[in-house]
Amino acid sequence: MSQLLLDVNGLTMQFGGLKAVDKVNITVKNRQIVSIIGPNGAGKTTVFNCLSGFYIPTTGSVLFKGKEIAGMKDFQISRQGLVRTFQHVRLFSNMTVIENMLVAQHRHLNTGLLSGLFKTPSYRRLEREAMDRAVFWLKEVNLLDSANRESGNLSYGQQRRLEIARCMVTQPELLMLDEPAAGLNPNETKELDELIIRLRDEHEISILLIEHDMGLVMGISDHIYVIAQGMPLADGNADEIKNNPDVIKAYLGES
Ligand SMILES: Nc1ncnc2c1ncn2[C@@H]1O[C@H](COP(=O)(O)OP(=O)(O)OP(=O)(O)O)[C@@H](O)[C@H]1O
Repeated sequence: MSQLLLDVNGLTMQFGGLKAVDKVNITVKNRQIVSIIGPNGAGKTTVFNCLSGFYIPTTGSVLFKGKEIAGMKDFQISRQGLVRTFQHVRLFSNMTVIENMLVAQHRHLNTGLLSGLFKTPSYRRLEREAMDRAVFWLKEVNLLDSANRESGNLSYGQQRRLEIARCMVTQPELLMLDEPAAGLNPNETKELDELIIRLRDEHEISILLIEHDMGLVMGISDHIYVIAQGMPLADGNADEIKNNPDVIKAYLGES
């Protein structure tokens, strides 16, 4: 039986007089792909910001593996195994692909200044493991051939895949992707679709996805939450969501 990984209850985020997120509940089980959809400005990214430590929610609880994480700092949350990408690519564009992969692991390598200065055996072992993980994930996202290229020179689709690989080297259990298909061409979207499914099926991680590409969402999601004006509107599988009149009216009817 799949276990509960993330359990969000009554999540509310208020900015002055605006309730950007209002009593939202979300659950993600192990090895599930869960999507959050909703019209522009519905509050989806604000939910991500609350879950990943960029905002402290006004009220509500966020249990990750049974532990309250609401109010923790972003790096504390990522160390628990919950990592995210952003709506806009955030790579170090003047660093090479492999350098981006190594920098991402730096915070997770528990090394002291002295062990780094003197390159102790344990420091060298951690460095070797970091390099092995970087190579493994570059292969998985089909970027190993580009390891020494500056990441700013990659195509947009490659940059998106590098962002995912960069998250994966930190060994998350839950990966949150904020509009990963935005700006991708159909071939790149297909590659992304296959990669997300492989992350679940072969690497046994869970994915929480914000996405406007309905083909992608409906094709890969185990469960979908719809929010509108910050509030929960519906949740269910792809067929239930596609046929829900409230959803069609609030969201799908727009496009
Ligand atoms: N830091 C902030 N301060 C004030 N208002 C904010 C802040 N962040 C978001 N908002 C507001 O909260 C609402 C929800 O925004 P959010 O970006 O979460 O929506 P979204 O569903 O992700 O939209 P999109 O699909 O366009 O990315 C919007 O009205 C937005 O202007």
